[in-house]
Amino acid sequence: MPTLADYQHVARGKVRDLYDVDDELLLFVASDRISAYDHILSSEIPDKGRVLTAMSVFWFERLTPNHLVAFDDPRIPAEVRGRALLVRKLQMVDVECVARGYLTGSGMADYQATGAVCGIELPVGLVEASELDPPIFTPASKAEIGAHDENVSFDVIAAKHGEELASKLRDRTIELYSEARAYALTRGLILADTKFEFGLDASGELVLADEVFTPDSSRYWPAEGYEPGRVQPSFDKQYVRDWLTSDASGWDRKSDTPPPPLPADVVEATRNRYVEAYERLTGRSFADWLA
Ligand SMILES: CCOC(=O)Cn1cc(-c2ncnc(N)c2C#N)cn1
Repeated sequence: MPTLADYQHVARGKVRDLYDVDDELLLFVASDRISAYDHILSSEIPDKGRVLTAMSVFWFERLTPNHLVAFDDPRIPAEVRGRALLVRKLQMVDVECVARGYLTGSGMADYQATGAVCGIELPVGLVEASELDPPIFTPASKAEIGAHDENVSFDVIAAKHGEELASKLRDRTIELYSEARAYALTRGLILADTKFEFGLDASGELVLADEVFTPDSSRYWPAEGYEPGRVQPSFDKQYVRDWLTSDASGWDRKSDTPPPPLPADVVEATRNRYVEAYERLTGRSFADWLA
């Protein structure tokens, strides 16, 4: 059984890492780190990496073609088993493929400033968390760690990647999101938006890569209590956000100081929310996921 040290560390994200396994394969590792307010917190959430990996696997089983090769495999080191995926190497398309079914975050900010998002004119009178039906494709160019991705128009993507590939990215992004949004609603969860990454395989086919419909790549809101006109609570991160912005933390979000460690009860409640999201979404018990 190999250890992580046997594999070259080729990419580092805020909360996940990528290792080179061989000519064909990469190891995609999800950590227990959590970020909030653009800071990677010093406190980890036990099992977060395993829950999010189990969620990606649930969706990869349903959405093909994708890059997943294996999740229970002797080439996966024991120390990351259950929170690591063996994936096939692709020629990644350098576009953050975002689908939005609700107006929030940078989409809402762009709408308030211009009445449009990524060049897509929206109806007047929309408010925070307004539903967008049909959902919209709002691509972004990936930013360096610490900066925000920059929303760009479809035409910018088409200019860079060609009309045909840009159209495929848009159509696949909207198709996958629409299917998952409808399914999530039947489980009492609003999938407000999501971010995909795609790659091309040797035959030039577009393949779904990265993580899929996790609470790190997507915004999940509880369906009950949904009400446009205010910022909706994040299904998984709200306890962390509320504590960090409460007097109890002693932290000033506007300062450049790093957030303080989370109290044990906030860590525990957050872990439980990740497990609850997984179990509600999949109908499976997290206790049955790879230990
Ligand atoms: C860890 C932080 O960075 C990323 O995961 C983004 N990224 C993905 C790749 C990639 N490259 C080739 N083939 C793939 N299947 C993938 C995937 N997924 C590279 N960076």
